[in-house]
Amino acid sequence: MILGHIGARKGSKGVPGKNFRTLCGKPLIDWSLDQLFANARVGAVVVSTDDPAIYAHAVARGALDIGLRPAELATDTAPKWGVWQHALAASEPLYGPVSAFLDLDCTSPLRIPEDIDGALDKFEAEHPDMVMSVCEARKNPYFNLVEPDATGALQVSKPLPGGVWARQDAPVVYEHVGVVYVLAPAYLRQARTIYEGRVVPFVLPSERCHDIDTPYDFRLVEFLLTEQLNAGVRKV
Ligand SMILES: CC(=O)N[C@H]1[C@H]([C@H](O)[C@H](O)CO)O[C@](O)(C(=O)O)C[C@@H]1O
Repeated sequence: MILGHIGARKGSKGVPGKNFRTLCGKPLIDWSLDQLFANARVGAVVVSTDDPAIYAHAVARGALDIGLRPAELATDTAPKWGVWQHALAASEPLYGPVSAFLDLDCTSPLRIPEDIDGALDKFEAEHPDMVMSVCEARKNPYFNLVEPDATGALQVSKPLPGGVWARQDAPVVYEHVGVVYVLAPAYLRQARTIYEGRVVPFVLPSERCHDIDTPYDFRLVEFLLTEQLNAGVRKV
């Protein structure tokens, strides 16, 4: 059984009330929740939250009743790994053994259903420990990401011998994006951090890879989502 998971913390410093804020006519979380409920491969859905309103909303829609997220996992600095581990451990007694743990980040509402199926297909075909959505990085640390050295002078972040003088010559670097993750339950139970095992990239077009972390991101995603809806790329 594939368990679909969404993590939705109450407090967001960047965009207050973010996960429940209306985006193009429905709460941000519903863009992801609707995709989990609409996917026939997903056997059960669970929402991990410390927000009673989000929790009541999710359970009323059919999400598993695992209780509110423990306070120690609801801080600004709690890694997502522990949240995922808790959600898996709390769900299995209610629903039975899980064959894949599918996470959608509600801050990435530009994903389309094909992105979820593509990540699941890759997981089922290659049996990695984890599939992680990425897009080609918009800036590259071998070429046009720079940082100040001890004297305050700018240097390329990851210099190569001889330098890299054209974007096309720089090694490929990806951005980690929260569009979709698929994890092997055994790996999630036993590892302590994300990258201990074999984590493989699922490469998506950057136009669907914008996480909402700031009010500016919210406006940008609203614009891009409206474009998707108008172009018929998605129905809901
Ligand atoms: C699996 C994981 O590590 N998720 C982390 C994500 C991703 O790094 C980001 O969405 C990728 O773009 O970032 C946060 O939401 C953040 O911005 O504070 C914290 C969260 O724990």
